[in-house]
Amino acid sequence: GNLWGYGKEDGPSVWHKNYPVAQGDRQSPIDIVPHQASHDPSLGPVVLNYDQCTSIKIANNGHSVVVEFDDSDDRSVIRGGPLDNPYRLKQFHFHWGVKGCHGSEHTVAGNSYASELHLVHWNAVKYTTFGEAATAPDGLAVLGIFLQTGDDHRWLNMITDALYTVKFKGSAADFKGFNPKCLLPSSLHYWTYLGSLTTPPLHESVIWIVVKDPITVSEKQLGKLRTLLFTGEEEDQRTRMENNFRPPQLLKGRNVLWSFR
Ligand SMILES: COCCCN1C=C(N)c2cc(S(N)(=O)=O)sc2S1(=O)=O
Ligand SMILES: [Zn+2]
Repeated sequence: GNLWGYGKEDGPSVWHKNYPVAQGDRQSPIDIVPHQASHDPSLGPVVLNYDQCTSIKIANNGHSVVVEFDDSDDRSVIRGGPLDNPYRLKQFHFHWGVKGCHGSEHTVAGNSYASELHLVHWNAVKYTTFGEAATAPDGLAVLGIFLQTGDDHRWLNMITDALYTVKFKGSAADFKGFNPKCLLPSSLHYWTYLGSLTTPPLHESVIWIVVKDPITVSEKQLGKLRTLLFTGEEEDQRTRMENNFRPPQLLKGRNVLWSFR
């Protein structure tokens, strides 16, 4: 059986039973209230060096679809902004709803987007392994990108066309040469705050960098994400992968900073 999920019996409202940190002081996601955020003039731009970036494989981990990268060197890093070191790209994945306007994890003044892309990076300067970084207070940096519905996103098709290869939980396939730079909006103005993984084990190890401007994808492309299954090939009960997002958590006195003018 699965330890946790997004259903009524195993969803976000009961995660605290197996993962007490779910009720901690720096949980994610949050509702970002722009006029309550503070401008920090010392916050510079976020810089992505994804040029040598190459994906390795695509996988269905039973909670989302994940594209994994070779993080054995500093070929794909994020730096600047709130970060004191370069952080290495490890994987990216998505969260989405069942239709239209719900599906993102972070919200902005109470408004949800249809989906949210998370690019997960780790601090390989201070920590030796990803696992060690994933439990350290400054171990991970996740870049969050909102997805709104509209026209087809030309490059997202490379991912949605590969989803049939990872329909079932536990499936994986080669997925080489994809550079996620093509999934970013033109402006990287962002909000930043100290938070956590938004799925169990919910470690409070993430410096969140949430980009203000969304990218646009089509309802058809989002629909392809929903053809994935939470369940494995061997299970007779097929459950469509949808609404795999955690709702906003209490801010508990944290400061949200913003960079843009
Ligand atoms: C040993 O590592 C512990 C597991 C860490 N990871 C598992 C997640 N559930 C997870 C969630 C993430 S999210 N939704 O906050 O970006 S990133 C991420 S992850 O960094 O890939
Ligand atoms: Zn995520």
